[in-house]
Amino acid sequence: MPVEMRKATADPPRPSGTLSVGGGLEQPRGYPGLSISSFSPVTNSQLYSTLCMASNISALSGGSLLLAWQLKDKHVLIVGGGDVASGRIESVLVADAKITLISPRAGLHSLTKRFIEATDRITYHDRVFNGAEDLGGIDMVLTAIDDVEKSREICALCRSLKIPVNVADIPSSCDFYFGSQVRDGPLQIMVSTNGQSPKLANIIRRKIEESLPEHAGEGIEKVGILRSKLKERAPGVGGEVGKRRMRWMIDVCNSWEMEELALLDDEMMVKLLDDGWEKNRVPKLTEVAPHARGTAASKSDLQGQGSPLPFAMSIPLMYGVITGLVFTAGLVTGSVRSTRH
Ligand SMILES: C[C@@]1(CC(=O)O)C2=NC(=C\c3[nH]c(c(CCC(=O)O)c3CC(=O)O)Cc3[nH]c(c(CC(=O)O)c3CCC(=O)O)/C=C3\N/C(=C\2)[C@@H](CCC(=O)O)[C@]3(C)CC(=O)O)/[C@H]1CCC(=O)O
Ligand SMILES: NC(=O)c1ccc[n+]([C@@H]2O[C@H](COP(=O)([O-])OP(=O)(O)OC[C@H]3O[C@@H](n4cnc5c(N)ncnc54)[C@H](O)[C@@H]3O)[C@@H](O)[C@H]2O)c1
Repeated sequence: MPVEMRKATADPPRPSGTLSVGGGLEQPRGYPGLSISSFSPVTNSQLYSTLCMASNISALSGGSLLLAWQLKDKHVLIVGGGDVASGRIESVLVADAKITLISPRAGLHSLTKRFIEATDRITYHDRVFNGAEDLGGIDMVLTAIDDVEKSREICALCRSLKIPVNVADIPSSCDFYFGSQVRDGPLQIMVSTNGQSPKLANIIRRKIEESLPEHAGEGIEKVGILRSKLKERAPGVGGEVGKRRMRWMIDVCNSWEMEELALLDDEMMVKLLDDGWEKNRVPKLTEVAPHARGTAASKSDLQGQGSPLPFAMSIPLMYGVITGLVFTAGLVTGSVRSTRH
């Protein structure tokens, strides 16, 4: 997709991804959100503290389900071709879906026209929506038209056919909402205010974008390749090998900086697996690529000779240090008190 096709405010276009959406709920009750990802001690403690903070579990409501919807090769119908529809087209193309676009040519936004010209992934119909006959074989419907009655009618049809639908101008007619998106290669972040303030979602998204580590997209991409190579070397689903793979990947991600991960090439990955995975340790960047210069305060440098301190060992050590400090403070206070007496 040519860069000049993007709106000034849009994120850089990416070859593939998923559609980030939040499920629509008309009257959010203000629950901030709970995200769970497995196998992380941090995540489990976040979950624990979230549950502790909630005065009772019935307070877990009023949000929407945040997912990365896999649309590859699915059929998405977009009704309308104006400004909002052009953004929908971009979001859906990035998720590798096939688009049917229905909208009279006269009302097409210039960006929509250029999308239609630039890709054969859009089947365009120069006309208005015709009814149920337009919904055959469709997996998802997005409407962005300036006709509220027609929007409601399309929504009712979709719901009767159990096709998920988003109606840009009527939140109660949405089965899911769009959000403000950050995309950097495989990294996808969606900011949602659950329909409360799209403009604030946009503003918060920009702040998040500014605070992201450099090379995050490349780093994630390289880790994706490393994980595939590891799975080839140590195949199998679940079981002991699965646990060991996950532990090692967690250690690699914890001990290498993002910029270091982004530097990984095929040769370095093989060395990392040979000297790391096979020997049950995590070598530093400089071991894997002797001529590469690690970042100034690389996590792996700070952690000394290769292998990072396992989480399980770092807790007793931390307790040891704290106990030591408390003990020393106690001695000092005690000696101060005893000198006063
Ligand atoms: C995030 C973003 C994604 C996207 O659309 O791709 C998005 N709206 C964006 C921008 C934006 N939309 C509007 C303004 C004008 C200022 C303002 O009203 O705030 C601006 C700001 C601007 O244009 O700068 C007007 C507006 N929006 C909706 C209505 C109907 C209504 O609320 O009744 C009205 C007319 C209200 C009226 O008539 O008064 C409804 C929805 N808009 C949503 C998403 C969903 C909730 C998302 C959430 O809150 O989490 C939801 C519910 C349905 C949906 O669209 O899926 C995108 C920012 C992308 C970016 O980052 O640049
Ligand atoms: N959700 C959001 O983020 C958001 C943001 C701004 C505006 N809106 C709302 O979304 C709607 C669309 O906004 P826009 O700026 O893209 O409008 P627009 O006027 O630029 O575009 C409307 C498009 O719909 C087409 N259309 C109208 N009736 C149709 C029909 N029956 N079948 C097929 N195509 C039809 C028109 O030809 C035109 O291409 C408006 O109601 C607007 O208030 C939503």
